[in-house]
Amino acid sequence: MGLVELLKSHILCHLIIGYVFLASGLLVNLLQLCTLPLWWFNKQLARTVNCRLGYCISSQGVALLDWWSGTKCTLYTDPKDYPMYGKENGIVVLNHNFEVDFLCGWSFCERFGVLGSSKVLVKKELAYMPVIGWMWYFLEIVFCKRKWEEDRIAVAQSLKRLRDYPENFWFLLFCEGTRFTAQKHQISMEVAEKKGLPKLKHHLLPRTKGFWVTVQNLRGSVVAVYDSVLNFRNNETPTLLGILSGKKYHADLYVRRIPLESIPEGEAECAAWLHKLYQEKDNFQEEYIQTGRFPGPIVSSPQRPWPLVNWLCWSVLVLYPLGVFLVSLVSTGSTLSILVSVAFCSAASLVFRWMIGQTEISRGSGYGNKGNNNG
Ligand SMILES: CC/C=C\C/C=C\C/C=C\C/C=C\C/C=C\C/C=C\CCC(=O)SCCNC(=O)CCNC(=O)[C@H](O)C(C)(C)COP(=O)(O)OP(=O)(O)OC[C@H]1O[C@@H](n2cnc3c(N)ncnc32)[C@H](O)[C@@H]1OP(=O)(O)O
Ligand SMILES: CCCCCCCC/C=C\CCCCCCCC(=O)OC[C@@H](O)COP(=O)(O)O
Repeated sequence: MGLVELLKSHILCHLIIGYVFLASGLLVNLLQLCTLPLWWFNKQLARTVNCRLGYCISSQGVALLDWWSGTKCTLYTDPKDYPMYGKENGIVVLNHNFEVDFLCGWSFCERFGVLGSSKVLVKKELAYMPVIGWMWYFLEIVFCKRKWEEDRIAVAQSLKRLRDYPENFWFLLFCEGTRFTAQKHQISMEVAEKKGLPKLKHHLLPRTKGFWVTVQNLRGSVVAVYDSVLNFRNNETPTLLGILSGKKYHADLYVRRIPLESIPEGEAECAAWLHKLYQEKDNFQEEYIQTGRFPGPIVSSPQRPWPLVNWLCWSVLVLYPLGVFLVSLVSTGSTLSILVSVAFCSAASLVFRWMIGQTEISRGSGYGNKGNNNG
């Protein structure tokens, strides 16, 4: 292990990264809170400002993935569709097998200039997470309880609000509703069998209602569905802790652009269309596993320097006062103030570790584990 690798895996580096993320993130949350009065005077301006502020947070995740760990993300897609990416609104339908799929998603959003405005149908539990969950509130992210009776009106209303969004956005949908585990897969395939649907090997059976309600409510404002399949080379299953420790991975993403007008409007027809899509996604995964690549050509989607620039700026901004504080604490601080500071830092590290824990599949919810919808 070289010196740089050793340094990247050192806990002190992780604590500094965690501190920069939490301190800058809470500052951004505070700035977002300050934009509240603007919503009454100029809603579109408030939304644009919040996209820029959100970018300050999510691009730190991209900096961590692309620049710190050096993970590579390769895009397989039709070159004819490439110019449209980032220039129109799209619904992204992605498999949900990996703990860092959201980071890879963010990395692609960043490359196409839609990171600040990206949207997702996300479980309500994540709304309470400091920094990210609070940022999402101001970005009008759509939250769901994964209980259709309670979600159907709230989700539709949140989606309708996005129709006049001033920035191009991608709306991410993990139609499987939860991360893939062997147990959840087995149960969902029992459901598939009962419903007379073909079995899937690499995906859980998709939940169709969220997709249908999204297509229904965003029709006219969203132009296409981006059917996306993510996988990692060498059978790797990356973790956020691995990335934080500077481990380099290689992600491959296959994207197919499907015009929205080709998706049926009726609920049953739309559900059948989604089930067929997942059978095709399953075939793409199988092809990747057999051959190590997705169909179609690789298209270069270069990284931009902005996540790194943003990260460095925030680091200087929040590390400088910390340094000044620590020097004065060591030189003039009482034992009590030193103890209070140590306790505060320990609490902040625990919060950061808890946030990382939210990405771990082994700590995931029980949703989809029982052939019913219990979380
Ligand atoms: C060019 C580059 C292109 C792309 C780049 C890629 C990506 C970048 C894009 C954007 C990035 C943006 C942000 C990323 C950042 C962070 C995101 C991180 C993670 C958060 C994600 C989540 O939180 S996932 C969880 C929440 N989301 C969902 O659940 C969505 C899917 N779910 C639904 O749609 C559901 O229908 C629902 C949530 C709306 C309602 O839930 P409910 O449970 O009530 O569902 P249903 O009513 O559908 O369930 C009952 C039906 O399901 C059948 N059933 C029962 N048991 C099972 C089972 N085990 N498996 C499958 N099906 C089951 C049951 O029989 C019912 O069937 P019906 O026929 O009656 O429908
Ligand atoms: C420079 C520092 C950069 C720090 C980088 C960001 C680190 C932030 C730490 C944590 C981010 C947490 C983001 C949570 C979003 C992902 C969570 C997730 O993937 O949810 C799973 C959900 O779909 C389904 O849940 P279940 O499988 O049912 O359970």
